[in-house]
Amino acid sequence: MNINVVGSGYVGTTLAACLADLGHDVTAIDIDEDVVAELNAGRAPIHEPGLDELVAEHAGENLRATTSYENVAEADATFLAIQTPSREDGSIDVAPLEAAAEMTGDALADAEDDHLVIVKSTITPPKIDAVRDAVAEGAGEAAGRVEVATNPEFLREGTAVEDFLDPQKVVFGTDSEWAGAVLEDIYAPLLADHDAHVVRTDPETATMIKYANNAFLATKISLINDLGNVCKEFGIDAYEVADAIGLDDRIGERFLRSGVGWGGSCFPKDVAAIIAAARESGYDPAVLEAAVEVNDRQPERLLELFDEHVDAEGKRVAVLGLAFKPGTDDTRNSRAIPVIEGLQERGADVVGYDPVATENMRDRFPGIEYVDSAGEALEGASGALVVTDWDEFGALDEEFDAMAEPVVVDGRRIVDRREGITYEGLTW
Ligand SMILES: NC(=O)C1=CN([C@@H]2O[C@H](COP(=O)(O)OP(=O)(O)OC[C@H]3O[C@@H](n4cnc5c(N)ncnc54)[C@H](O)[C@@H]3O)[C@@H](O)[C@H]2O)C=CC1
Ligand SMILES: O=C(O)[C@H]1O[C@H](OP(=O)(O)OP(=O)(O)OC[C@H]2O[C@@H](n3ccc(=O)[nH]c3=O)[C@H](O)[C@@H]2O)[C@H](O)[C@@H](O)[C@@H]1O
Repeated sequence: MNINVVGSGYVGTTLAACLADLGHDVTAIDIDEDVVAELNAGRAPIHEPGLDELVAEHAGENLRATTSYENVAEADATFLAIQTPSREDGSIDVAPLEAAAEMTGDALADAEDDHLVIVKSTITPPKIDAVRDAVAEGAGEAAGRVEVATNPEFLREGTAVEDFLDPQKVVFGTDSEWAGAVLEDIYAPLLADHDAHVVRTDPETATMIKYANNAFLATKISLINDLGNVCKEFGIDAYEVADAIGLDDRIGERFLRSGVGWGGSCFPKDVAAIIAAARESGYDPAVLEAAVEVNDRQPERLLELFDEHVDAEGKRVAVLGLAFKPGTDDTRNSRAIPVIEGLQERGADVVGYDPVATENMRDRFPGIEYVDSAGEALEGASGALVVTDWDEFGALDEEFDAMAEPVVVDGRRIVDRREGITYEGLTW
């Protein structure tokens, strides 16, 4: 099939490259000329394992990128994979998505053939009408049938390609059998090879499934963090407890890693958005509010543990890990941000290290020192705070010997307790 993917960020680029890999003819549209140039040069504009290879394989063949909406109508369907950032009150800002929907609608004004516009972005159910209206504004009079569907995405950053190509479920939110059939056709090559559950529902329920999924996972982590904090008070290892409760398949062993909390572009944004949407409709989702509160507290707890061992004022302090999780260069809502802020408030000279996320964090904190290895960060440091569970931190050994004050406060249980360092785990 001939498919457009509008927006070439984390989701859009993965989607475009994977659809090309499934044999579709894909046009990636982005307003950012640099992003388009990168894609056309055969490189992924973002860091994601396996993505560069896919883009390199298909660019110039069945994957091309452009800043123009001119040929949108030539395709059978257009995915919208545009950012839906948080506004101050936690609700999502759909203006960028509406703008892209409007441009897509305009480009479909004279469409002779049927065309499905598929919202990949995460939007709260009440906002879908805004996208429908934006598309209809331009395409309302089109000769062909133009409809809006939702198809939320469950991929994780760091394993985006793998998750997209081997999903546990795909969710089709459509208003008609025709729209459902278009989505079936798009996913047919993937579903032929993988045993994924297919959930067919209406557009609003589909996006609610997405929010419920993220809210549940984020709350699961906050609950284990809450319990982990209790464990720490009692001198009990929360990981031993989590391993045991995870054996009960009603609980499940995954997403029970307690520590400095959830960050990233999605859990914080999506939990805030569904809380804001619920409140707007008159309901206060108390458990979700508590999940956010616990999450906000974890970095401060990490810093308080650090305070018990080191007076940071005027000292060089290492922050190991800047990305919100390993395998990505994404620092959006990384727990490293409140940790660095807390250290700065304490008057520390912060030195940060991350294998891939340094440049992104430099935009946020241009004034701190960044180094090229964990060893360099530890050299002469009065303490280290571990914020991201990059495997390489687990392999650190004699690097700790070069610290001025060998105190390690671990927010991710990645460093082993060892002779010669004072080690504190956040919940163990
Ligand atoms: N990042 C993730 O892991 C996941 C994100 N999502 C959702 O997917 C959506 C997209 O997220 P990301 O890919 O992370 O965003 P992103 O910010 O990485 O990418 C958005 C892209 O859209 C482009 N864009 C903005 N306006 C445009 C327009 N009018 N026309 C063409 N291109 C335009 C931007 O230049 C940018 O390249 C969000 O709603 C997010 O919540 C869903 C699942 C996973
Ligand atoms: O909507 C989204 O964008 C995506 O959000 C999450 O994916 P992602 O944010 O990429 O990463 P996760 O692996 O879920 O981790 C999120 C945060 O939770 C933290 N986490 C995760 C698991 C755990 O046990 N403990 C824990 O603290 C991670 O360190 C990270 O900061 C979901 O897992 C995806 O299914 C979803 O598509």
